Amino acid sequence: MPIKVPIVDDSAKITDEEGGRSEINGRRCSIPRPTNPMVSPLLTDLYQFSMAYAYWKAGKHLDYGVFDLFFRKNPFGGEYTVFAGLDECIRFIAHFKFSEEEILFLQSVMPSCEGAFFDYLRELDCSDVKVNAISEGSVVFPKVPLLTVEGPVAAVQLLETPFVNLVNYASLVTTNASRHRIVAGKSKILLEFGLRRAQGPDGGISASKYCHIGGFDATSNVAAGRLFGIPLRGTHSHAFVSSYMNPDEILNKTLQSSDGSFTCHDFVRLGHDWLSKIQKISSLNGIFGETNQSEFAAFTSYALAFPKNFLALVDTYDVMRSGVPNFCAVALALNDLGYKATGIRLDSGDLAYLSIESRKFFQAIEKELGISSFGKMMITASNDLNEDTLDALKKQGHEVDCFGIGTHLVTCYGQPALGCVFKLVEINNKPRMKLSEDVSKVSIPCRKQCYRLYGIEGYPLLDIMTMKDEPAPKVGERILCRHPFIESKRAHVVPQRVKKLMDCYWHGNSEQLRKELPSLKETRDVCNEQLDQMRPDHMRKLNPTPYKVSVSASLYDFIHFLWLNEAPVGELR
Ligand SMILES: Nc1ncnc2c1ncn2[C@@H]1O[C@H](COP(=O)(O)OP(=O)(O)OP(=O)(O)O)[C@@H](O)[C@H]1O
Ligand SMILES: O=P(O)(O)OC[C@H]1O[C@H](OP(=O)(O)OP(=O)(O)O)[C@H](O)[C@@H]1O
Ligand SMILES: O=C(O)c1cccnc1
Ligand SMILES: [Mg+2]
Repeated sequence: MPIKVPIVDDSAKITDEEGGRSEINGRRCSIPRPTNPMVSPLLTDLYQFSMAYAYWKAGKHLDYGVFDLFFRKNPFGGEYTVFAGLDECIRFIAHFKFSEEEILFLQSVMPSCEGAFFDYLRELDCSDVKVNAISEGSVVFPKVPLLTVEGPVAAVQLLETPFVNLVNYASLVTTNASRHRIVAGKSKILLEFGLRRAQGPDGGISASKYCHIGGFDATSNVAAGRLFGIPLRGTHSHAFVSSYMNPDEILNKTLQSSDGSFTCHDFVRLGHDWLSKIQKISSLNGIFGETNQSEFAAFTSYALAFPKNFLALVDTYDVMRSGVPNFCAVALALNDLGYKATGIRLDSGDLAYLSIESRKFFQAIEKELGISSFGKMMITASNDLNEDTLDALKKQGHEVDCFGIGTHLVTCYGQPALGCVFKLVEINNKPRMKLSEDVSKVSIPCRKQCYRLYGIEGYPLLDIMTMKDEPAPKVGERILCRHPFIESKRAHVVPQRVKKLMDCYWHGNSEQLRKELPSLKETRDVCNEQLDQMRPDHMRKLNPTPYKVSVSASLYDFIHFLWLNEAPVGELR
């Protein structure tokens, strides 16, 4: 039965008493705490503290470092990714502060480090850190920085692991959800049912949040409904159906009509009468005989509890010989009392075939009994669904209105990690570059500006990274866009629209210099709009066209100059 709750502003839910907003360094912080209280400065790899100590020992900890967070390859064999997790990263740095217990613990695990290092950590916060980022929910591509984090090198180094952790799964599962949405089509309702199969409680909560951003309409996860204001929806399980033995178990059989004008004193009997009547409908003749009476009892009992939202799981015994006729009998009894049943859920068997047969059954009842819109009864399907089964169902033709998807969606069965990385690109204004035999692993140096250039048809043509001080590409002005590493790959582009991709989301203590964090709904809208804007061939499932990511001519020259400078020349003998 669908339970609708109003969408609430997620930030409004988190109150001071619940550990939401707080004072930090005597300053009131307007940014809520991370959703998961486990997200604290210790949620990092030991080597970040080892490096921080070595920087500190060398007097280098305040050197100014610039790091890019990016990924190298789109997931799920696709050619796009949806960026998510920014909101949680900003919440994390807004409240970045070690407690005395955390300092003592660190001291115990790093006994060889001088005491003054821990005094430095005691004072440390992110008031000297700056974060530029692409807006959450955006469609993004390999190599383009999702976030650029700059500030004292030791402080920013400590952020690597939590930032990568907060972005990786968030972006992966949002992308997965968006792919399910694209295959299902906009007209279908998508429900996230993954909590029981998610990787632990945080996996479950994160999945619900990010699947909603990626295009799912609602979740079964009640905690996520409360935390984020995501609409909650749910049906019932096989256990409820099989817990009934027969209709005599139903003791209170009364049900008031929807307008309160009369009371039916034996709703079980009314349902039975309808069951006998529909058995005689000529166009249904032969489809079913005796239905399972324990299932009939369960449905009747559920309808008595939820007469306004009656939805039944019809596959416990036999969908067409029992579940659907039992459902219809109870739905018709409700109709007599002025209630409109919601529909059925199918959770096994051939979902295309069963949805079509169920629809025919509903339509036959509508036609024979003249009950308007009975044929439009909502059909929900679940059971190990994924992108491929949604695609197969679409190709076969089906009558499902709503899909409930769990395991494959939230575990990201198709690909378990995105592989985001956090690389140093500049130190004290000097560009740095990580070299690799594998050209896809070479990082792009310098603090950069990133733009999306749009063509005549309104689609994004490519993303371009420029040096920080280069003028921005201009509408109508031809610009040379180069593949960062392959000399022969280049194109002239005359953009019809230029979009600057990054904004400042954290500027130390300055509230004025940073962009407000959007609400969950705004982020969901960004995602939806950006997915709609993409050229369909980049988004298709089979052999999608790669989207081009390029650099300006100046940045290209600089990368290659630096590369030659940094790479040792081999000597052959
Ligand atoms: N028409 C269809 N085309 C392609 N795949 C389908 C179709 N109908 C169902 N599926 C998928 O086929 C798989 C069937 O799985 P399985 O054999 O475990 O289910 P079942 O036997 O129907 O159910 P259960 O074991 O729960 O009774 C599921 O992943 C389901 O999503
Ligand atoms: O299949 P998923 O995409 O994960 O969707 C969630 C599943 O969880 C529920 O049952 P559960 O799987 O717990 O039991 P069942 O397999 O016996 O139906 C539900 O009936 C779905 O089948
Ligand atoms: O409400 C449902 O139908 C539901 C919820 C979680 C998992 N499977 C089904
Ligand atoms: Mg199952």
